Amino acid sequence: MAPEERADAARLLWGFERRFLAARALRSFPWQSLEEKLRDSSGSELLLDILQKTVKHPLCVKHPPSVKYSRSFLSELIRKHEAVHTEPSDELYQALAEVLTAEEPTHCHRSYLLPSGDSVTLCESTAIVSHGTTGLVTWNAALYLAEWAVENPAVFTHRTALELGSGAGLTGLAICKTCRPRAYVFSDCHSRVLEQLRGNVLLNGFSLEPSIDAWAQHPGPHTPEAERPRVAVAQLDWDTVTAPQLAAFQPDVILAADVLYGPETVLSLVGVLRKLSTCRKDQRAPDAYVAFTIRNPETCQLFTTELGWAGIPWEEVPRHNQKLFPYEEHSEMAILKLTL
Ligand SMILES: C[S@@+](CC[C@H](N)C(=O)[O-])C[C@H]1O[C@@H](n2cnc3c(N)ncnc32)[C@H](O)[C@@H]1O
Repeated sequence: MAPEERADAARLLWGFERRFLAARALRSFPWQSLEEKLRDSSGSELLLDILQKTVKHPLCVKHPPSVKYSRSFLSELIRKHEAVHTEPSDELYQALAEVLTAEEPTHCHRSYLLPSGDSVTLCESTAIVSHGTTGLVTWNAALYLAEWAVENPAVFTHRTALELGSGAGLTGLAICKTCRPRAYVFSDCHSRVLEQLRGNVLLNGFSLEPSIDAWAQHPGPHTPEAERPRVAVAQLDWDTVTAPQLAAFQPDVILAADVLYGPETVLSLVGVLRKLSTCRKDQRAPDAYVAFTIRNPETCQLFTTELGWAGIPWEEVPRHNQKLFPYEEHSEMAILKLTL
């Protein structure tokens, strides 16, 4: 294979791998490029490589996506193969037979590859909204904020981060794995979300601080050189948490992704940011970064207006187009940096 062709094939494989690991919609896969390649003699080999980078990927074998998803993916791969080859592929049929007999759990896994070669794997609900919460799946703004963080590790290095409305935990886990924070506190208000979040923290090889209260009272000792951050998951409702409870976490930086989805959440969020603005560590209030998808400009406008009323200055972080993670669909996103 010529070097150019090899680079093409590697790009195609990467496109399949990252989308499959994150269980992205099948229509977003580079099927057309695959069809073109399948017409070459190297086609069958390429299909086997795709199989290894998707259904048989070590991450997927250990933490599989939904059975329905794998089944649809393999059926499509077989269709593509049969459109150009008369001989059926034993390997593809064998892989399909394996998923046809598997049971469908209520949860599935999604994995996201990091530039370091490491990955974040999350157990998520198969439904976008379940148990009355949106927090059991990963939203685009979480990916967007994580991409920005990976590019700006100094914001987190040797610092304590407190995340509000962490949901499944993608942003925080990506930060913990790439930005060397001193400590990371995930938080949410919903009990199911918290249960899943704890599971995801453990799934990614971090241990949890046994008691958030004890930790808040005794935040050290911790050497700045330590490789692994201290990680805690806290039940924290923006409406009921108090300023002293927030101050006990001693955060240097606050994060929140996709938490602006209606006037009520905007008001609650600004309420908790106000309380956080009274927290002082080394005479400094924490910085805050809020990432969101611009679904409804009025909601975003309400947020900035309320920040103005609360006396919290903000600026928009320059937009990035890192595309480290595969997105489900294109949507406009923004990150605001707040000076609390
Ligand atoms: C759309 S999800 C976003 C989850 C995650 N940050 C992401 O982007 O994938 C919103 C999250 O905010 C949490 N949330 C909403 N209102 C809250 C409140 N008053 N206090 C704490 N968490 C809240 C929900 O439980 C949910 O996990």
